[in-house]
Amino acid sequence: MADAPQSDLYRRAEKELRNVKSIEELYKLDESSSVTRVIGCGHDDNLSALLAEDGAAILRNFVQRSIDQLAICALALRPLNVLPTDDALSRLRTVSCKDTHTDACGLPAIRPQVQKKLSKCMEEIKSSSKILADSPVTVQTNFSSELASYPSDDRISCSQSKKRKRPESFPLSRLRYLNLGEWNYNWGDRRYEKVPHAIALADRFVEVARRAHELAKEQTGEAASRPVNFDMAICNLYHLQRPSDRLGGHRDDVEEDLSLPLVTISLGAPGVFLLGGESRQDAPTAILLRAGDCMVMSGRSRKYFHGVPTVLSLDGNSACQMNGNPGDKVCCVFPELDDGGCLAKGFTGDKSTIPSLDEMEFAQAFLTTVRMNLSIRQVA
Ligand SMILES: O=C(O)CCC(=O)C(=O)O
Ligand SMILES: [Fe+2]
Repeated sequence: MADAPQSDLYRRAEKELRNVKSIEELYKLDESSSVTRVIGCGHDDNLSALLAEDGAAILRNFVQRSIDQLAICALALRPLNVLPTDDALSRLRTVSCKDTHTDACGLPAIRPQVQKKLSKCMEEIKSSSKILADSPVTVQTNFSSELASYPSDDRISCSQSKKRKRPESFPLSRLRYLNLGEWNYNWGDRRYEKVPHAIALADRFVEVARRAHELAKEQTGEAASRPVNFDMAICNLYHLQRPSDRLGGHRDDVEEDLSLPLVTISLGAPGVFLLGGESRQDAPTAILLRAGDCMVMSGRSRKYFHGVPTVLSLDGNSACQMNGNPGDKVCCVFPELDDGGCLAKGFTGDKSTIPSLDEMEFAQAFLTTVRMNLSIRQVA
């Protein structure tokens, strides 16, 4: 079968997309490629409808408010305890407040020239922000699996190997994924492990995933069912500084019930989500996902190959978007926050479930340097 590699259409599209680094290049590819079909460049109605028949729904601008995007990012990062030092925070502030048209809190809108400065400042902060290796195991990250590959302390003293000395901390700039909720997904063994002292998946994430699933059902025609008990989210990070940050084609097929949906929320830089079929031989579709967009995979598409072959440079004037179409169905995730991040007067709920302005300011700068994706599911 001399032409076997040729018929791996997923791989061919993946290879082509790897070199695409901006939305303009994706537009060009859409017009010229005989390999890759693209959704997101303006003429995607037919393809979207076809995907919906397979149970896949694209919810454009689903998390439309930038403050909601910042708060989701902040809440996802919270278990890592990586708030920068006061020094770094004040440096961030001088960059983000300078020539920004500030409202009460100055958060959502960033001008392009400020965004560049902010990203630069954030890259420095990311390299110096430490995530301690021995912090309590409430969330698993790629560092947890990295640590597992180091020899135990005894073996270090035997071999005197300095090179293999267990690191005490890791910089935020190397964080690739974190697993939120009661389960750890072990990428190496492709299985879930129960996390002993886990913090349950934040209610906000459960609610946002349920709402996305409800809206997706309107597109896919999936029958009404009981609410899904979303119990885990894989949070993937793709740093713009490291073009090798991608996610190869895979299927999420080790959850207990594969009839339950996968809900994927994009934040920060835009990325290309490549959705294939049941086999790698099926022609995949490249879907441009921008900050606030959401993909829901259910029905047949739940078992489809998918991945992220490339992340694109930031478009527009912000890592957060407020550019929805009038017909978009959006979800207000933190209704108690106004657009500037201030808590509604008279709010009596639990404040600890809502990120502080400091956390959101950090998230805002962070999102100018990465694509962050939350892939929410029910494991068991
Ligand atoms: O980053 C993405 O958009 C996809 C994530 C994904 O497929 C996964 O976490 O299984
Ligand atoms: Fe996946």
